[in-house]
Amino acid sequence: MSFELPKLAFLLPRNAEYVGQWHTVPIGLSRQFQAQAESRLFLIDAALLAGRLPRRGRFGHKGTYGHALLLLGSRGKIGAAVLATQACLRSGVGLLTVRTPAVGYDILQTSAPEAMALTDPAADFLSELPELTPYSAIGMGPGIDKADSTKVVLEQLLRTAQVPLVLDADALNLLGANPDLLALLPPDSILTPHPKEFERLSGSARDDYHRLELLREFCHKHRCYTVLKGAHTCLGTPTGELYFNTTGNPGMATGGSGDVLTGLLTALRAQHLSALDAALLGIYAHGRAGDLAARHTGEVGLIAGDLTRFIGPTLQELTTPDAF
Ligand SMILES: NC(=O)C1=CN([C@@H]2O[C@H](COP(=O)(O)OP(=O)(O)OC[C@H]3O[C@@H](n4cnc5c(N)ncnc54)[C@H](O)[C@@H]3O)[C@@H](O)[C@H]2O)[C@@H](O)CC1
Ligand SMILES: Nc1ncnc2c1ncn2[C@@H]1O[C@H](COP(=O)(O)OP(=O)(O)O)[C@@H](O)[C@H]1O
Ligand SMILES: [Mg+2]
Repeated sequence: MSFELPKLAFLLPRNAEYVGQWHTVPIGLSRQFQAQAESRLFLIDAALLAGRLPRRGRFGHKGTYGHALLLLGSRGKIGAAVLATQACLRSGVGLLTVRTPAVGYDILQTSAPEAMALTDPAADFLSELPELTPYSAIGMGPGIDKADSTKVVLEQLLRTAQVPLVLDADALNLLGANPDLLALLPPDSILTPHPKEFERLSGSARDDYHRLELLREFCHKHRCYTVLKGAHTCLGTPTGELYFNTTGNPGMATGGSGDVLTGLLTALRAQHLSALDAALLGIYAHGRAGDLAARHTGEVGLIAGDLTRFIGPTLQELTTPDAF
């Protein structure tokens, strides 16, 4: 989203203080909680996330941490598949299977050998939904394109999935172009549009504030969690809360950053976190990984693959706050 910081301050509850930097809103914690609860506007910061990411148990095994399925890629956009795959693997999932069109098989097996590859019968686009029983969460979208055959896969997924869904990119654009599919959306799905994708889903907004109203309405109507991505990513919930992220930097304005978020969120949902906890943790960790990456690369040199390297330390930081 592109609203300026001083304007964003008006979104804060009336009795909250705002001095300059959105990242350092200096409000007493108890007052902040009380004010935010009244207005249903929240900041996603470390305090909000405390205790939401369980420690890994000493006797955990790969079966403990879920099995994610990612439906990804088309000819020319297997890079998006690789980025989402690597992010998912770095986010604690026990097992990951990735379904791509045949063109993606060698690339994925080489670039992410930790993931199992499942090849669609079609060469260039997803055309068939695989058997879904083994999986604890499913992500679909990065790089998939909008082929008719892929629309059929999405529709079958919406009709048959019994596990949490994360939808991004052309999965969202297909929903926007076929609004009847929105009625099939399973409750508590997470959608991750950028403003252009959100416009295709819910119509154009007069301004940034109107877009937030549309976000509230959309989440309520479709009983979903929607991550409206941008410099200040905002999570809308089915019950009307809006959560604004405090991490991330302009270095993340680079192709593939959003694909990384899809992998991260799918991994957290596969590990049986609630939609709200997964979305809050995923949004914050994604931005924080970007901030850590930028310390090494600078914002200008940051590429999406750098984000995946810092997801692990970020999630560790959230799990054990005093370890860093
Ligand atoms: N290496 C790869 O294979 C890559 C594949 N990608 C895939 O390419 C497909 C197309 O995605 P795109 O999002 O590029 O295409 P879209 O045409 O959906 O959206 C791009 C446009 O959205 C607008 N937009 C985006 N963020 C905005 C913001 N914060 N504020 C205002 N406007 C904003 C801008 O006008 C931008 O040009 C997706 O499937 C994606 O996953 C991209 O992720 C790039 C990398
Ligand atoms: N200026 C910025 N500050 C912080 N985060 C940003 C900025 N620009 C983009 N991002 C983040 O990068 C990601 C871009 O996602 P998306 O537009 O879907 O990219 P892609 O489809 O190329 O992967 C989003 O998570 C967004 O919040
Ligand atoms: Mg995207």
